[in-house]
Amino acid sequence: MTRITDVRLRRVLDSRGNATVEADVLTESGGFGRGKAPSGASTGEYEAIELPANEAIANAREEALPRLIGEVHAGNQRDVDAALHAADGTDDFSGIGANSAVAISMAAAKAGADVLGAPLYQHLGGTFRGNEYPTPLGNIIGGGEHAADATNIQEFLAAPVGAPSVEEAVFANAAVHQEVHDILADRDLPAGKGDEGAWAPSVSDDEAFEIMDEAVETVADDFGFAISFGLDVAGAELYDADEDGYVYDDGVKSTQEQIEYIAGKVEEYDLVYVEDPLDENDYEAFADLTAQVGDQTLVCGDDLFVTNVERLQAGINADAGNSILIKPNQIGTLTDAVDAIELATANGYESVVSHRSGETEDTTIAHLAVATDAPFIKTGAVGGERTAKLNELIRIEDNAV
Ligand SMILES: C=C(OP(=O)(O)O)C(=O)O
Ligand SMILES: [Mg+2]
Repeated sequence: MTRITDVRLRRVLDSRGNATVEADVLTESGGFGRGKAPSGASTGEYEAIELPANEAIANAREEALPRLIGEVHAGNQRDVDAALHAADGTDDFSGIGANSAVAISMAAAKAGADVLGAPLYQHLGGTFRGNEYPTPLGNIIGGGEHAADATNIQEFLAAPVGAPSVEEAVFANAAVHQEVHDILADRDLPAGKGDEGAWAPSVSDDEAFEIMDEAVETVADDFGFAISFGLDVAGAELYDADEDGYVYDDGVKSTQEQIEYIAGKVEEYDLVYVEDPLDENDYEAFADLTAQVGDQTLVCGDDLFVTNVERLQAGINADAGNSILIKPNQIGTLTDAVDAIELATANGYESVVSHRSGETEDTTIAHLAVATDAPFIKTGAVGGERTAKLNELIRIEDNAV
């Protein structure tokens, strides 16, 4: 029933106005699925390779379509994704492009769900999933590679950990975003927005910590439940091997100083989440920080693990971090992403399913988070390409998908 009868690929816009790959998958019985590839800016050194959209489409048409059309069933995700790997023939998707691969992988999953008449999360996760929802981490203030002349730390993320529902959590994050706008206005600090819709004021990281603290406290009082916050430091972007340290506007921190700095901020602000606090090659420093604060906060590897089971296994062996960011396009297929989640879960690591800074209106990651019981999802707070996922979570919770 779900045998693939056609795969159509086209170039569409992402949220930054760049070209990305959209895939349509059609099946024998009339099933249809559409997927779009997101794109990173602060990409990890070890991510699967994104090719220019035109090139990715041309290569996938030549290499992947003959292995998919008439050959595999969209409902059998492992077969679809194995065909994509076979078509690619490399270990980093540099043949057909991780952007073509992930768009097709997601489109096939949706076509499989369509034929079943089931929500995507249920097709991916099984019938007993759909009663637990991830807490959304909302990007509120940001800089780094996502905005010029703003904070050094890439993301300050609201974490409505006490929210009684996804809906309340999503609205709380939007309220924190609005509250930060008001605090910035009171302080006469003009701010545009970065790539993910976070405010990008020209303030020091210390001031951003203070503003976040004030904003989450105000909104927590209004909403009546606990809201904490966390960070994506994007440490690999700050680390400079020539300087042998982390380069901030106010100076360079050695690795030891960086560990102490982050551990200090975890204590001071009760941070519940710290992503990529250290460089993507430094498992040892990750392990040091995890030993210090891992019992009170999530120490999450994004550029460190790149959704890759081998890099995650190395982290598990080294006790580096206690959670993993899951970005399907970092590794190229849903099968690879789910394998990473399963390895994480088996080893007591939490999974945080994530968007990219360049996004589309695709909602697959909302379903993936519910399908895998991920405790957190990171997909912004405002902006159409971000609210596409957040609103889909509200619909999933409301049994309206
Ligand atoms: C979402 C992120 O940014 P990008 O997509 O630019 O890697 C991140 O670093 O977690
Ligand atoms: Mg990150």
